[in-house]
Amino acid sequence: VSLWANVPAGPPDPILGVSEAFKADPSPKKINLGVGAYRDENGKPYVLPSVKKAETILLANKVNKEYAPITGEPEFTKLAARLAYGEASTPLNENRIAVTQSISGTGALRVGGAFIARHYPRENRRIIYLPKPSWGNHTPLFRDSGLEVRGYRYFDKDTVGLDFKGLKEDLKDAPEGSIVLLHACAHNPTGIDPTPEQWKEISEIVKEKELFPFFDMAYQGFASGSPDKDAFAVRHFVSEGHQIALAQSFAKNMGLYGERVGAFSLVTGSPEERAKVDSQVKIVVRPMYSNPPIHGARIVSTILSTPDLHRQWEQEVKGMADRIISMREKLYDALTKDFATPGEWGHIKSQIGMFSFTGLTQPQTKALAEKASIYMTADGRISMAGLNSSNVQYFAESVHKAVT
Ligand SMILES: Cc1ncc(COP(=O)(O)O)c(CN[C@@](C)(CC(=O)O)C(=O)O)c1O
Repeated sequence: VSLWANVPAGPPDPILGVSEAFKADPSPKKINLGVGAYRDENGKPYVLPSVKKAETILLANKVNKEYAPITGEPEFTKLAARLAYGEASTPLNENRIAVTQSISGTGALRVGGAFIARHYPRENRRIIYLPKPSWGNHTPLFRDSGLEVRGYRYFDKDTVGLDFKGLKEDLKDAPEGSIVLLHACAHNPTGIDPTPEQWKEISEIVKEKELFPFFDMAYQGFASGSPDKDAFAVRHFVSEGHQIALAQSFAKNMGLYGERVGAFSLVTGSPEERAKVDSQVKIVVRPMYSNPPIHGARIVSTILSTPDLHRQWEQEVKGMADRIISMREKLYDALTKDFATPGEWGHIKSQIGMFSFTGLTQPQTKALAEKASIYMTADGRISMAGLNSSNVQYFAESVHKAVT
């Protein structure tokens, strides 16, 4: 009998599996609202012009194909950290932040999880609290990293808003020293972010309970259109003295999905400590994938180090955010004005970033796929980027039918 005869068939990925079902559907009216990948007004993938310009510069410079260092292209890690922490960041200017390039945001989270599982000082506190709900991949990713995964209340289905009371209670009840994963902006899947005032309260609780804040910032610039505004929570926590961990992704805000560009960083106590942490991050990475892909990192470095390109990119990422925001308004109007669809739909406008948590039930999402060829994740999350002026009416009409 074959070696692998007993390998069981696993379930399709809750997010990426939706795209497979979409691709298999022959209907000309099909709409993919599954994976959070930006689409332009014509429903096409969008390669940012600033990215194309950076690539022509790289080609002209005849860059080679040598290995990158284990922690990646040094210029990239410096510029990625500056984008996240800001020019004025004290630990950054004191050379206390250990940064490694990663295989996009997923790789940053995974290297972070592995490092924490190996070096986090409180042995019995290698517990990570994820918001309920969180990005589907967080749970298997941190479990496979060797951490115990728990949850803190985050979404209130009655108000379709933040369960701030529950969040504070759960963080206060967490064992001292636990790790808490925080979505820096554009929470996935709910699209609901704490307000600046609420972030300040969360920071106080994290300090009081000596929790370890691990930020996942996969959408910097893509949420509000301003990279600085979207980094508020990260920068506030650092200014309050928290030694955060941070996972960054350039998949969405620079459209570099398949180039797999990201960074993982830790705020340490001194340049000497940073050097030691750096050496241990290398020991985690080397046997995992040795060193990261170079092309995407060089695109990001070229953009962030060339003032004109940096400005152009900021306009382009604002353009993507603005199109998403305008689609929220169009969808809200279609549901409420054109179809007077029963239910409260204000959250479609008040939510931020790539996703909208529609409140559609699993049977309703199933019916939309089967009857209307409209694909979204089973929890009712839709990627707003999949909507545009030519399909938003059809989507609203189909939702109206599904809920009445
Ligand atoms: C909160 C969050 N963190 C990290 C990542 C990882 O992205 P990266 O590895 O491509 O940089 C995603 C991507 N989530 C997407 C957009 C895609 C996915 O599921 O992989 C999503 O549809 O939720 C994310 O939403």
